[in-house]
Amino acid sequence: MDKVIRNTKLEDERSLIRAPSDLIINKRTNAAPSDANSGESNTAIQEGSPKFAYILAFFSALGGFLFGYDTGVVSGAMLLLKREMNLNALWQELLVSSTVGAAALSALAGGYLNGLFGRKICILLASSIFSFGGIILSIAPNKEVLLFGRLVVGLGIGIASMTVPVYIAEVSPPHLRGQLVTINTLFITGGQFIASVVDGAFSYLSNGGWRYMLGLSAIPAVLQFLGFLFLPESPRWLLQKGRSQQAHQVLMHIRGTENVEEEYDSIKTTIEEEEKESGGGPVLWRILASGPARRALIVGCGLQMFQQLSGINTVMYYSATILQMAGVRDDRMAIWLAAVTAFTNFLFTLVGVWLVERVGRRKLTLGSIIGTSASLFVLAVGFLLSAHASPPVTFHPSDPTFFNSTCTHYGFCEYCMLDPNCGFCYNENGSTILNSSCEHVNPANTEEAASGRCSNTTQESTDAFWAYNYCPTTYSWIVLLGLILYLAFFAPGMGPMPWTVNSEIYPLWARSTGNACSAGVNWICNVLVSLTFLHVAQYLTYYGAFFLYSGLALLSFLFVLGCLPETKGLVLEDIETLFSTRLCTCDTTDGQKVHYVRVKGGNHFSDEEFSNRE
Ligand SMILES: O[C@H]1[C@H](O)[C@@H](O)[C@H](O)[C@@H](O)[C@H]1O
Repeated sequence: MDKVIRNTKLEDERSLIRAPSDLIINKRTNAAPSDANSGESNTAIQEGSPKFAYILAFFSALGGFLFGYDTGVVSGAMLLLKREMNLNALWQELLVSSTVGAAALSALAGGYLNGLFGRKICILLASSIFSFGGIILSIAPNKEVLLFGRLVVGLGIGIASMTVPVYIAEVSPPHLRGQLVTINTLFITGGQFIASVVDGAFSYLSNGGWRYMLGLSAIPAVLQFLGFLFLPESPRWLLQKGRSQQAHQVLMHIRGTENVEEEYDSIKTTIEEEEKESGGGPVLWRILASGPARRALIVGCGLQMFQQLSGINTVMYYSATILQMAGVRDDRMAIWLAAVTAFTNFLFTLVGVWLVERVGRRKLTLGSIIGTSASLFVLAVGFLLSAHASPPVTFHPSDPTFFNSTCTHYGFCEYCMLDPNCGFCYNENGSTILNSSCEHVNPANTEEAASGRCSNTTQESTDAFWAYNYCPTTYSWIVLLGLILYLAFFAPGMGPMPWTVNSEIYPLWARSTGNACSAGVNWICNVLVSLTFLHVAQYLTYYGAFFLYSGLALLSFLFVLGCLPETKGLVLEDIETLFSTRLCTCDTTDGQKVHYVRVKGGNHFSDEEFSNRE
């Protein structure tokens, strides 16, 4: 039902003031003249010790760190694992994508668990799963146990990815909420960066180095578990479960003041209203049946989908390959440069943390998308120029084993590189490519040709280079530039905002399920994009793939422009009203949108009732 109509019905139950949206923040935080009674508690919301909120955000965001670490560490670990355990391509793919697939499933299930057991139990559950998974991975005797460990870790990631932003949003004061939830994404990218450093460091330990890489995640997981034993449950969840007294105490504790009545009343009133209104049946069904919640779900899932469709994880998971394309031949060098890429992602997420409460979610996301799309375009142009300057095949080996190979039919490196069965073998004199041939790859080890001068046995004596998945090029700097620009623009906006916005747009009754669905969409699109990247590149070429991502990013610009309202500074309970009108109209009324503000004393929870409770 429309919130505006609903509020009109409730007018005799509580006092309402009509206020333009930009005034809401002032009324809540600065005590507008007409709102004399609320002065004290508003100040409390504004000034209540944010230190505790930061502590809560830190321990919760360790879940984000583990999400980033476990998704990031596997690429470096795989380089060692595939040699030590003799893994074929299928097993490598299984070990990487099993985690993401399990995360998709457990994120969806996390909605139910969150509603039933609360945020705290779910975070404790996720950290125990992470610890268990880390231990299994570090002692795994074979690839089957490794796969089990990766699945377990994925279950932890999924639950953490949907619970942590919700928990942080629910315990944060409104003026810090965006920043604190964005810290979670900062921890995700921080986890990815630390993972790449750990990968680099342990890549020198060729025997069992992967055990440290994969097992180290148990440390932050145990830290989070211990920390959370002492941290409180979300007051909003407690109130929803009817544990009012506990909720009130927790609210006082986390705000660092006793003056929390207005905030407490506001949450409680909303919950009671929601309970009166909500029909029966499964929450997802109720979300789809309620206009504002349905619109919020579309915006939340759309944002998560577009985040992944703009190709972030092709860049994060394949950065080493992309860097190789940019001319980096040495494996170890590629690993360290991938750490630089991950650091750029982390650094610019920090910029997002700084900007989110200053410019707001909407402008930050829109600006980020424009830059992201433009940088994807630069990346695509880099690949296009490389393809056009692709070296020709000049050498046709007389070895009879090559005669039946499709690889010998290719006239240029570009086509040879795009065929997963072939690689480019060449000599170099300065920047001139000599004796280049397209040869069959060794199916057991893509780092060498099946036979001939680029196979392991002969490679050193012939000084030949083996390029699998890339071509030697002089346009590598454009690709590198595009990559860095891409992360610099993506990381402050499109990276964190889908998580931040999702944590705040749903009414409480729909919050767990809404976040579960949108996190599920994020993980499903993650699997789709990262698993199809190499195939898409094969059909459309690399530049075609990046032009496609650039176009998808532009599409997301239109989506955000039309559908994403600004939620900065609003209390969670007021955000639902932003979705009371049809989607794609929310921006046309910017600044004039009418909202209702609850006035202390006018709510049906009287001050008297409050003192009785105390
Ligand atoms: O927001 C995060 C972040 O941008 C990560 O770098 C990326 O790997 C995740 O998929 C995304 O959800």
